[in-house]
Amino acid sequence: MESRTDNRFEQDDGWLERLERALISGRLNRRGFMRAVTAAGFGASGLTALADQLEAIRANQVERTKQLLPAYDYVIVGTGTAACALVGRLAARRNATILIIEAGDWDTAPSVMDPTAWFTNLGTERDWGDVAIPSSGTNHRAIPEHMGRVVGGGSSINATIWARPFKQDLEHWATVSGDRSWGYEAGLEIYRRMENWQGTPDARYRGKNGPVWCQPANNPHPLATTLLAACTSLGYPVLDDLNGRREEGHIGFALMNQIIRDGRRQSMARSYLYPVLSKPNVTVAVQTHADRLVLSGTRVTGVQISRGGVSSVISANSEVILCAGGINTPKLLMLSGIGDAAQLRQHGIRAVVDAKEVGQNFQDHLLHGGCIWEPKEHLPHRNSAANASGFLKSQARLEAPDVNLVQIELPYASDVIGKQYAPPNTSWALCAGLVAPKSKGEIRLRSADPKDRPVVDARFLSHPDDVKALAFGIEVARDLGNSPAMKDFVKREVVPGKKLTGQAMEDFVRNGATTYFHQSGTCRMGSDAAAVVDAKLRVNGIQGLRIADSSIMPQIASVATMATCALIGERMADILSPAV
Ligand SMILES: Cc1cc2nc3c(=O)[nH]c(=O)nc-3n(C[C@H](O)[C@H](O)[C@H](O)COP(=O)(O)OP(=O)(O)OC[C@H]3O[C@@H](n4cnc5c(N)ncnc54)[C@H](O)[C@@H]3O)c2cc1C
Repeated sequence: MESRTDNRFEQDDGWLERLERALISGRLNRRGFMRAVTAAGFGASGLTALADQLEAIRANQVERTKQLLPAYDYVIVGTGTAACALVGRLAARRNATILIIEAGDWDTAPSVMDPTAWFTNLGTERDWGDVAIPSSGTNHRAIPEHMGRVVGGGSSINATIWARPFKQDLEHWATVSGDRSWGYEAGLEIYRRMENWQGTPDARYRGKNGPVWCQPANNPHPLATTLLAACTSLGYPVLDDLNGRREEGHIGFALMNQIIRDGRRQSMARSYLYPVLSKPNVTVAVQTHADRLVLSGTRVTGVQISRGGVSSVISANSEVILCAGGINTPKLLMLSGIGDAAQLRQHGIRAVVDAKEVGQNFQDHLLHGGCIWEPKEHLPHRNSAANASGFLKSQARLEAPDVNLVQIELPYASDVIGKQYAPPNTSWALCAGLVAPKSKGEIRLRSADPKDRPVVDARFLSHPDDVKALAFGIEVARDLGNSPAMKDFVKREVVPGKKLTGQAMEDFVRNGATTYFHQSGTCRMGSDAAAVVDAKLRVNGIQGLRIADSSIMPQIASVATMATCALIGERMADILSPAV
């Protein structure tokens, strides 16, 4: 996708996105697009290339989706982070036909392309809108579990942070899968290939020629740079890059990497999928819901879909690949008879394979909302409102950090904390995050109806060590926020406002718990018989079915999960097409 060439686009209030949407949906043709651009007084250079690309995509996709074929070589469910990386590579196999099924719509809404507005997508049609059921760990609060429902999946509505997994994460995956291709050095090679890194070149860790644009937070908020000065003043390491060497288990703070280019989100859809959408072998069916898998014995032969109120079956000549994410992938398996037989029976579903771990091992990172300060003077947030961050170990003996501190240039508070302290809306937060949770939950079917959302039983903070790790993070956040280096940005500490200990701290942790929306682990990869997928991402006990998304993580990576899911998509492409 071409970048903006005219800085008036900075004030266009979604104008370009609206035109893009009209062009892609066929409501406007290329000539109309160019006429609108010229009439609005914008220079046509750059936009001509954009119009050509979008027109080629529109023409191809309109043609391919007029009537879907009865069969494709690969049927992929979901256009999320991992799927985009997979299809971006797989499409190079010109003789392989690929259908990608997406329940949501195209990604051209202004709130998708504008990274400063990412949170305005939550609760809209671009969000599945799940909520984890109340549990004692969060003082019986129900915690929202937002997830992208749009082309690009989470990468189209997320906070744009590009954080690569720790060496220890990937080494653990290599051990439990019995396959070194999941290990750190293999992962590094893939990241070097996929990145178009805009920061200081680093031949070992960073790539420059790949499809994924990532940059250190551009023109960061002075709060972010001052936080880094505060870290130095208290003796915490400040790193040049929050990826790279940090991945080898180091603690430290830095400006974050973001997938923002010229002020626009470069989602995984824009990075990987758009460049192949004008190819004749790639079809994207939006507003199409995968209801269940179609099986012949233990072989998956296709997918039953609902499209425009009509149900039909699309066959897969080669394989079906589920990329529907950490909640929807196990749901689809269970609806199709792949899951715990006793549980399925309760919903009248006959088990094809008694796969007891489908939906188990649910993990997500917790973000505490939060420690909050009122500033002397308000400055609007920049980029995705989160520009500086750091990783810490709550205990010195840990091999890799388990705590992540995130500065948020908004008064980020949980429901309870927000009510209790009512922070002024000019405030900023320094939030403690739990990135190596020990608590595990599960996803269960609510019914056998594909339209029903499943039960998300997250059981957050059910392990006492998770409470301790967050309490440690909160103490460090308060030390930093109240340090002399931050004084220009602090009129007063609003939340919690004083040192907390014992039960008061525990309640603060539990009442403040929200998530980062990194649902993972529900179809874990492993070499043991109980694992849901093997190292080649094949579903155990089933033929013709693989999974490539956040659900395959045996243990959630200890960082925000988009970059890890992109790695999973790339690995899937390597497995299917080693030479491409
Ligand atoms: C609000 C928010 C903020 C986040 N912030 C960050 C961040 O800043 N950095 C970061 O690294 N990570 C972030 N994440 C997490 C990250 O985006 C996800 O971990 C990642 O996108 C998951 O990738 P995935 O491939 O597993 O699936 P997803 O990206 O979730 O994609 C799954 C796709 O499948 C589609 N789908 C599901 N079920 C069906 C069905 N039955 N039929 C048809 N289509 C279906 C969905 O609509 C979706 O498009 C955030 C997530 C959210 C929701």
